[in-house]
Parts: sequence; structure tokens; C-alpha cells
Amino acid sequence: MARYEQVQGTVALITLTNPPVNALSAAVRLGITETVTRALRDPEVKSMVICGENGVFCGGADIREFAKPMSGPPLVPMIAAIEEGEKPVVAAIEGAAFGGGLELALGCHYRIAHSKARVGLPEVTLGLLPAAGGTQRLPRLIGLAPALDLITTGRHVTAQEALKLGIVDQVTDQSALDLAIQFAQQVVGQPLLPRKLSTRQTPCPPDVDGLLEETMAQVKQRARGAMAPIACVQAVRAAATLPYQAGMQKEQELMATLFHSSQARAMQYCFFAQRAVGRWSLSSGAHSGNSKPRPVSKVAVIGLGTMGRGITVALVKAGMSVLAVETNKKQLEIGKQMVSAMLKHDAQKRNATPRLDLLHFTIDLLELKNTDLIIEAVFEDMALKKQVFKELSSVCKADAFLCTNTSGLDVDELAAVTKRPELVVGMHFFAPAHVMKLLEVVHGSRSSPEAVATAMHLGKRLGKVSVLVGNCAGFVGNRMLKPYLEQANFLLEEGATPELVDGALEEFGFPMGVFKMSDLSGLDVGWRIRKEAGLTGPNVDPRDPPRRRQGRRYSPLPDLVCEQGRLGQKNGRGWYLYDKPGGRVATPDPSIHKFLEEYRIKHGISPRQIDRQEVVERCLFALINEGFRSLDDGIAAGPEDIDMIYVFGYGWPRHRGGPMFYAGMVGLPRVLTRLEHYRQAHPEVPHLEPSPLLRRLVASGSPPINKWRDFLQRPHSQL
Ligand SMILES: CCCCCCCCCCCCC/C=C/C(=O)SCCNC(=O)CCNC(=O)[C@H](O)C(C)(C)COP(=O)(O)OP(=O)(O)OC[C@H]1O[C@@H](n2cnc3c(N)ncnc32)[C@H](O)[C@@H]1OP(=O)(O)O
Repeated sequence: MARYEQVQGTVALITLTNPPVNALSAAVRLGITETVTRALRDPEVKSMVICGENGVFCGGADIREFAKPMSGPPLVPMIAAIEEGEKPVVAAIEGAAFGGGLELALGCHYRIAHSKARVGLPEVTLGLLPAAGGTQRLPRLIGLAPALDLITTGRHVTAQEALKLGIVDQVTDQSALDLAIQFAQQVVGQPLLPRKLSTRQTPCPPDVDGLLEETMAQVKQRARGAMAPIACVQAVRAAATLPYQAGMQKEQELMATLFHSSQARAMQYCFFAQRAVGRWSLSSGAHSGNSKPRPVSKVAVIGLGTMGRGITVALVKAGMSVLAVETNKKQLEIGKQMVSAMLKHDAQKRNATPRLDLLHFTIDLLELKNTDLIIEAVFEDMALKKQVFKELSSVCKADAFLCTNTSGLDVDELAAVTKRPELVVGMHFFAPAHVMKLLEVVHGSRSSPEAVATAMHLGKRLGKVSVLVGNCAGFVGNRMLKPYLEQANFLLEEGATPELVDGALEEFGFPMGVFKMSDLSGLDVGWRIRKEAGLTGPNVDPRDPPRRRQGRRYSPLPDLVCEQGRLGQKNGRGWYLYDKPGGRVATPDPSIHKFLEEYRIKHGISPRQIDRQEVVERCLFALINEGFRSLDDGIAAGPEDIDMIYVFGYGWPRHRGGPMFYAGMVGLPRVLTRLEHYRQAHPEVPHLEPSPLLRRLVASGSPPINKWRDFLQRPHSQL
């Protein structure tokens, strides 16, 4: 897995050959070890170049091997042998040098990169640290502060930034390999010791302790319970405070604590799940491998509210020409100004020029006649959306795709009003649409494989993680959110406060708890939906008692809060008080506590002590239970799809892998037992009734997550 050639007479060229990314599998490590030894021993060879086949230097250690017993030569001594050798070694970096790949390059004495290459140490995103010397060599090369930044965030840098930071020695627009071979000949005879990073001191600012403390505080805040970023700071601290060998020892010790942790397993699962959800399939036999997307060059967005603006920005940022449509000139002008401002702000952050030239605005639907794909993003109202789809169906060219950004309405009902139901799909973006990585692509019962493939492909162009889901109320994400929100409200009735519930969920790892999230989204959004559903307002069945609706327990608390004019962050008052309307600083509100006390008295509820464990179990197990139902109904194709929806769309902490992975980690029998316990305590809450799939899995000995599909009642039935 490493090819050996002698080029230009004296240069040994070692090529890593493990497609697609030349990961450092046991065979590759063996190949490198053997070829480097051969080159060091061969008196004709004066220098070496290491490169990767097919335009990729190396994607790092082979992540699939982490779950297996280790075999083959370890990375640390392999890299040490390269550095310690007395012949100069040059890394020719094309494509990517990530993780162990960059660590290998840091063991070389020189690094030449192609201008399109990217480098980085992303191990932290896999729940690990760069434990092949990366935490010790990188700080010695580029200094403490930039190394802390790269290692604790795992961010990738371009070749240009790598050159500025001093990670690479030269960048070329031509062949990095040709330049590296030339370079390798030129440096023969030059002193090698200064090029061996392990012999250097880490460049540090005067107040090392201050920098490390400040970084640790920031990292802890960002980590939301993840261990790896903290271990990364500790390892880099060693590079600044200990001799190299002691630092390496520290790096290994810290890695040993992470390597077999559940967090590392969860994050590595996420790595593969993110890629797996791109490989979709339908019960018809169509799949991502046999369904081609149609090229899309002209896109239109209908409606320039919050979602429409975000979608427009996302499309323009991906280099696509967009026609943005509003109903009247005033709304169009507001939308235009806001979209332009968003694009300028974004470009400023990236030191780039905003592509305002790609934007076109109109109030005339006839201008859509040449558009390839239209994304409707009007108000969440079925009658309005139907009217828009009818009009689109008559003005757009016959083969244009019609997509809806509904967050949960029936895609089939919309498709039915058009003359081309096979070209209708859901594209459910998440707010803010230009930032959030998730896209639920909703397959209606008549959507064609080509329409699905085109929407999935467009999502990829926008840099989204696109997940194909079936058509049902709320699709996957919002359907599962319903029981979660419901449990949170019940907990308030029973004695909790918004801060207690949010505190428990934030401690679990969510960026914000359910009540802060509701305040951010606007409490009136759900209020309007509940009114339309006849759960509150004038359409409530007069025979329903105050805390029961449609035959089951109902909490009117969120409705009552809205009736008090508390709409969330937007008007400065919701479940919390805010510093100002639109403000983000939430403080607990004594008047909410008083309101809850009065409510309990009015309804004869004796408040009880609720602990954080109950909050987590009731909210999350109810959500997970609905996840099992979505799987069994065929609305979600597999547990990975649900997990990626929650990690990328709902802030589920990545180090807990997603709700379904988490259920597996907790243990399916325990999830089942606790659901049964809560169902017994709350017989009027059907969402707590354990799903048949969960019962079947437990009865079958709780198989691992990658076997769950074998137990589905209707695999892919809705997809
Ligand atoms: C008692 C305890 C003892 C503890 C001791 C432990 C010792 C052992 C540890 C040794 C020290 C290790 C230190 C180093 C660690 C690492 O290097 S971890 C890996 C770090 N690298 C990464 O995170 C990079 C991951 N890859 C990417 O970012 C991208 O793949 C890419 C390289 C940028 C290419 O992108 P793209 O072209 O878009 O292709 P993809 O679709 O992403 O990938 C193509 C397929 O390749 C698979 N793949 C990619 N990288 C890896 C990898 N590193 N290992 C295995 N497989 C990889 C990817 O999954 C794709 O395949 P499919 O999933 O089948 O589609």
C-alpha cells in the first residue's frame, strides 16, 4: 500500500496507495515503514518524497480500524523514524493532509503544498486528539496560540493559510509533486537538525499560563460536555511546558482515556452516518446509484420571509443564480435589502466579494417561465401554499421541479393541485437556512426518483447534509419534537420550572433547552398551529376539560403564556425575561414562577420535586420512542437518518451520536423499562407507550444499531 520508485537518480518517491483518501491503514503503515527503511539504507538515495495517489496526500488514520484490535506498525515510531533519519524527506501535499496525514507530513523535514490543498487536525471532531505527535510537533512549528486554535477546533486551513502559519514551506499552482522532487534534490547536504520539529522549543507568548487558562475556559464552554477538546488543550499545554518526550507521553496518556470512550464511538459513528445518509434508496428500487439528478442552473425562491431570505442567501453563496419572488413591491424591496445585507455581511466575514450579481427580484410570476427549480417558502398555511402551487404549475415550464419548504404540511396534498405531481418534493430547510447544515428532502407518494435525486444533489451543492424522509405530519424532525415539547410542558405542570428543564437539557449537551429554544423561535408560531388544530382558541370542543384535548392529556400552559402577550425573544418576554425586545440574554422570570404556582393551585396539582434525570428521561425517551415509530412506519429509512437530522438540525450533541445511537448506548432494555415506568405513572399520555419496534428489538436481545433495519415492519414503505 505504499509504492516505491527511484526518480531523478537519487530521490526515493514513496506513494501512499489506499483509495479513496489514502487512509493510514495497517497495510499502508507497513508499506511506509518498509519503504522508508529501504530508502534510508540505499546509498544511492540521497533524499525522499512522500505523496499520495490520485491527488490526495492522506485523509489520516483509518477510522474504520479504530473499532478493531490494533495491528500493523504503530504511527508514532513510524513517523519518528522518518524524522530521525539522516536523509531529507519532503511531503508533497495535494488534496488533503488531515489528521495522521498531517502528522506524517510534520514528521517530514519539508512540506510543499498545492494551492488547492487543505490541511488540518480534525481528530477532535472524532472524539480524539492528534496522538501521532500532532499535539507536540504542530505547536513547535507554528507557536502555541495558532496550534491551540487548530487542534481544539479541528478546522481545516487552505494552503495559503497554512503557508502564512508556517505549516508548509511552499505553495504551488503547478504540480506539488514535481516541485517536491526538485526541492528534495536541492536540500541534500543542508543541516537537517533544525528541520526536526521534535528538537524545537514551542514559540510561546510571555503569559503562557494566561493563554492556556483563557483557552481552556473558552473550550469548556464550547465543548458542551465533550471531553476531547479539553484533552487537546491539556496535550498542547504539555508541548509548551514539557520536553518533547514527556509531551509525547502525555499525549499518549490523554489519547488512552479518549480512545475507547463512548464519546469517541459516538462521533466516529456520526462521521460514517453523515456519509451514509447521502446513499438513499426507495422501495421502488430507485436509489442514489441509479437515479441521476437533472442539472439545475436557474432557481427561484417564492417568498422572502425569514426562510426565503436564508434559502436565497444559501443558493447565492453556492454560486447559483436566483430569482427571488414576492407578492408586492414593498415586500420585495424589504426582502431585497435584507438579502443584500446578509450577503454583504457574510462576504465581509470571509474577506470576499458578495455575489449580488447572481440575484434577481420580481413580483411577476411570469418571469419564472425559464426556471429549472422553484422553492416555495411562503407562510406555513396549506390554502396559501396550494394556491401558489396551482399558479406555479401553470406558469413554470413543464419539466420544472416544484419544491416546498414546508416544515410539516402534506407534500402529497400540494402535489395533487399541480399537473406534475412527480416533480414535486419537499425541501425542508432549517432556520437560519444559510447557516444550518440540515435539509430534509421529503419524498411524496408520487415524487419521481429524478426529483428526489435533484433535490438531494442541490442540497449537497449548498453544503447541506441532505436526508431523505417520508411524508407525514412534521416529517421526521418535527414529528419527534412534538412528544419532547409535550413532556417539557407536563413537567412544568408537575412542579418544574423552565430553568430546571432547560438546565438539565443543556447539561446533557443541547446548546439551549426547550424553553429557550421556544422563546427564540417565537411562541406564537406553535400557538397558531394549535389554534388551527382546534387544541386552543374558539374551535376547542366545549366538552373537553381544560387539560384534555382529543381524548388525551394536554397542557394549555404555552397557550396561556401567549395570551399574556409573551411571545418570546421578539418582544422580550416569553418563558424568560430578556434584556430587550429581540435581546438574547435570558433571565428567569419570577412572574412566570408565580403564574405556574397559581396554575397548579387552580387545577389542584400538588407540585413535586423533579430531578434532572427525570427531565432528561421523559423528554428524550419520549422523543426517541417517536423515532422508533418513524422507523417502523418507514418515514425514516434508518437510525442514521434520524441521528443526522437531530445532530445537524436540532443541536443534539454530536458526542452523544444522535437520539437513536444514544438509545443504544443507554441500552434498549433500560429505555424500554423507563418508558414503561413513565407510561404507568401517566397513563393518559400515549406518546409514552413504548413503540412496538423498541419492544421487538429488546425481545430480540437488543441488536447493535447497524442491525435495526432487519427488524422494521415496513422498511422504506413511505420513502
Ligand atoms: C488503550 C488505549 C490505547 C490507545 C492508543 C490508540 C492508538 C491508535 C491511534 C493512533 C493515533 C491516531 C492519530 C490520528 C488520528 C486520525 O488521523 S483520525 C482521522 C482524521 N482524519 C479525518 O478526520 C479526515 C476524514 N476524512 C475527510 O474529512 C474526508 O473524507 C476527506 C479526506 C476530506 C475527503 O472528502 P471527500 O472527497 O468528500 O470524500 P468522503 O466522502 O468524505 O470520503 C470518501 C470515503 O472515504 C472514507 N474515509 C474518509 N476518510 C477516512 C479515514 N480517515 N478513515 C477511513 N475512511 C475514511 C469515507 O468514509 C468515504 O467512504 P464511505 O463512507 O464508504 O462513503
